[in-house]
Amino acid sequence: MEKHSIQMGSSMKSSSKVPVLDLTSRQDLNPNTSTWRSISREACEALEEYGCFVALYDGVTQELDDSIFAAAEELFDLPTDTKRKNVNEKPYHGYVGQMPVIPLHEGLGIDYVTNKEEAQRFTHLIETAHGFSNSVAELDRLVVRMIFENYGVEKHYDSHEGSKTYLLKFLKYLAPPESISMPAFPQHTDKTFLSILHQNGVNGLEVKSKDGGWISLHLPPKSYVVMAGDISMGWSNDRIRSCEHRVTMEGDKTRYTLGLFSFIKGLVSVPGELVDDEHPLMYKPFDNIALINFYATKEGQIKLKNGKWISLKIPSNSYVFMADLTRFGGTALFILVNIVTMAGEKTHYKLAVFSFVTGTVSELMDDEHPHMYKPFESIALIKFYATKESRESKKHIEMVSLETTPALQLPVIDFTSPNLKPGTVEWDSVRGDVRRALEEYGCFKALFDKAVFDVSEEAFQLPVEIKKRVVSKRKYRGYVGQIPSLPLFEVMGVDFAENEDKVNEFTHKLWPQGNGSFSEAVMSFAKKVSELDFMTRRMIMECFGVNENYIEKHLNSTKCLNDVKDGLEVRTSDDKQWIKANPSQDSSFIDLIYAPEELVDAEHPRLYKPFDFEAYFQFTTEGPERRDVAALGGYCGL
Ligand SMILES: O=C(O)CCC(=O)C(=O)O
Ligand SMILES: [Fe+2]
Repeated sequence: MEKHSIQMGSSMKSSSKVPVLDLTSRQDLNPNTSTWRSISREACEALEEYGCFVALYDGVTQELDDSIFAAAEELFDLPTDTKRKNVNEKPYHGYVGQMPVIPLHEGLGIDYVTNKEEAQRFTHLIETAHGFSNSVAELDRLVVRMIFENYGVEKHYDSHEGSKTYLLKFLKYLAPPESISMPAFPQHTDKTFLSILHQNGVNGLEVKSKDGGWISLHLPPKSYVVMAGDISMGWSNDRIRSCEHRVTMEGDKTRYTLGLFSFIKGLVSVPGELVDDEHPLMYKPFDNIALINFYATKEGQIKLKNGKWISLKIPSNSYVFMADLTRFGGTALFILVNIVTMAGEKTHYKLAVFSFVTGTVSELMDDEHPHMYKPFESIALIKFYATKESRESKKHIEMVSLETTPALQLPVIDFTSPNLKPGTVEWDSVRGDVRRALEEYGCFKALFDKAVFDVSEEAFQLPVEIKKRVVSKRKYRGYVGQIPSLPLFEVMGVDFAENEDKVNEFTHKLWPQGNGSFSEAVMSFAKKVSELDFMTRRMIMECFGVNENYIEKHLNSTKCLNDVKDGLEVRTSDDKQWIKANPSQDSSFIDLIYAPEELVDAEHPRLYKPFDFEAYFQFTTEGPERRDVAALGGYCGL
């Protein structure tokens, strides 16, 4: 029998190697042969030591292998809404994706996959999914049989097989931005008997060795990672180790994994043969699905540092705030998934959410941790930070999503009236609102034509690979998305949004076959927002008593009147809220920018030297610390 060892990843932390066992047909594996017995022993030793081993297996034909990965691509290319229809009442069995804490990851499960009727729901892909699962289930049964025989409990094998169900999961991991190394799936153990994982040649799986170091698996083709889950650990009375594992992505290739997960119906109990003086009984009979639900009840549970679990009742209009979710590992995922499932088809999770009144949970108070805070309203706390007395803390206001915080409303200003012309009473009134809003909040919500939102949605729904075709020579002007620190954020820029040729060029990148209504909507939107921009700038200058000459000159100093240089559309990807459109309208000046004399007096001495927009923009893109309000002072402060 050949023996290999898996290479470790470059700077990885463990010197251990996960064994590779040859389970291909050339071994002619048959019970009661010496090869069978020696491989069984090696398999169990590996499961005891690492919780896993790598099997070389040729039960899946090359053709089937090609089609299952093609099916994976096809499935994940479906629109998100379609994928979300794949729901399953068992946690983490249906669709998982678009999760802020693990932005690179998506998963789609087919439960009871070896049962053809159930699998039928996935119509034309089903032959493939079914064929693949059955071939991998052969491998699963082979290994399970080896385990049972090795531990001398083969008489329980048939009943064990009779109570087994399989879940096939398609898993997708995007390449991280700029190919940096990045966590793509947090550390966890599977709640399975065995999990068998097969990847598309892109590595990323890491398993934890007994010494606590991480071993990255560099897997050869035709290899399948056979991994023990919590159920086989319990069943074996702690002989087998449930494998702790995670996925870390680097490089520029998308990783697809197929996972065949086995679960046991009914109670699992430790065979009497596995209990002796050296191995006292560790577990009472337990239920596999109940165990999964224990980790993820419908309400969601959170494990406290003291080991206690508490249930959270989450009203449909509120959200849970969890600090540093990645620390919670797989359990946190379960919680999040439940929130998603509970909210129905829509994703309603948020990174930070402020429920209305916050009080300390009694489980969190004890002698060592006496009660520290009376119940407080979180919105009030945010407002407190945002008041004038604590202006330096004003950043807190940015943490609040506009839509989820009814108590903290941005001013809404109506620009829809056709009579909004300089010199009218209406104009003067809106002008006052604009000034107050800008002085108080630095921004406001403008009521405006909404037609473009639908088409933009259409553009953002496209697969990431296509969106990435939108590139721009200028920083941040093409497609930006899937950034770990900004998981909710995606943006696409259309340079020269009012110019028909440019817009068509942009549209063509996304829809090679063309999409006329998208181009038109972008152009008309750019034109409308440009009007809004001109009105607002005029209002601001009028408010400050700037003379008409200056106003005209200023308005005309954009590179091309009525020519929107950049159309930038930004939305939060969770609630489809458009934050701002065309933010760079105000920024395309030919001349140097210099505060007009009317704005300088004893109370407001001149603060900035004249500066050039393009140069300043360049300056702000050179370091992350240059994007806050202090940047302007740093660049041209007097
Ligand atoms: O993608 C992989 O290799 C691991 C997936 C995994 O751990 C899981 O789905 O439980
Ligand atoms: Fe796993």
